[in-house]
Amino acid sequence: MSSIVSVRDLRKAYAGGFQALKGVSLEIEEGEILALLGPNGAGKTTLISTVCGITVPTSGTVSVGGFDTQTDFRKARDLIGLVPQEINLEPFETVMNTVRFTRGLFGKPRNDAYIEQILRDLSLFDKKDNKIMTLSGGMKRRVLIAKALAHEPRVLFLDEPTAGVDVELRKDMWDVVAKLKDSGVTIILTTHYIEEAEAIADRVGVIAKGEILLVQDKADLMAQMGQKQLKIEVAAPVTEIPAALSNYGLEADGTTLTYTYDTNGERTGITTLLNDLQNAGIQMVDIQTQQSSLEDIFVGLVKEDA
Ligand SMILES: Nc1ncnc2c1ncn2[C@@H]1O[C@H](COP(=O)(O)OP(=O)(O)OP(=O)(O)O)[C@@H](O)[C@H]1O
Repeated sequence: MSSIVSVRDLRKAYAGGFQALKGVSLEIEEGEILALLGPNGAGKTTLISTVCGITVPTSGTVSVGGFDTQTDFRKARDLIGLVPQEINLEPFETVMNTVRFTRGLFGKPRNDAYIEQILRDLSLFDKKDNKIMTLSGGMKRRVLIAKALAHEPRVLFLDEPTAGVDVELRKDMWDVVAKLKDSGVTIILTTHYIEEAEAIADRVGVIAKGEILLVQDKADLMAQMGQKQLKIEVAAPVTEIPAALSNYGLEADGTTLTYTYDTNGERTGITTLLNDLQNAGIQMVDIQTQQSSLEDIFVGLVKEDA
């Protein structure tokens, strides 16, 4: 896979000196769905608007489809669709005109058949002649997506696409995003919802205080989340794992033995392990379990930010 968006050491200090991005580097692969998770104020919107060339970075570079977003702004911007967090639509305009107008802004020739197809895909076709003001909040959000797609971008940024949207509509949005991916569009979305990232992303990035803390394959992340560790404190340091315990994959570090097991498995193996430890004459002093999940990471970040 090759990168369609390349972010290198991006920094953004707002007037007043606040550092919203502190050296973000990120490669986004063509055709993937990347979810950026982060608490309020983490820098998600700043990152997206800088990548889209709307916010000027203090330093660092961004390229989209090989075009630098500062030196080749127009060409880079043509490849990008941006669905903003705020609904900023003209209330008296019709859906069709709203989307058609945006296409014109990008200097693309009129193509009503294409726009109608987008409206169909977003289940907005029967509303195409309705004024924006007559639409529900969820429909307005879909109009924002239609607008962002009007000029046929290759990369779509969705900033909190389902904020304040009910559960059912959230699922509809996920279907829309999946369809867009199938049509070859690369998608980057920001979200507060862990389940959203789990449901639709190929990769998940966690951002906090202007820094990317991790970017990982969702499947790998999920596999890790299903794993737990049992830490066993023993009375005397273990220098060598006894042969009778060789099947457990134990790791010894001084007086701590660590056993990793799968919470999704039928059996954890804990009971037999504890029995075997006792039979091997190892005296246990204390035991505790640990689970590191995306939820834990996320909750930790939110706490730190509070
Ligand atoms: N124009 C600005 N001037 C000064 N500070 C700003 C400006 N825009 C954003 N910030 C600050 O930068 C930080 C990051 O904001 P940003 O909107 O990027 O976060 P976010 O992760 O998108 O948050 P949320 O989830 O609440 O939308 C925040 O502390 C915010 O107050």
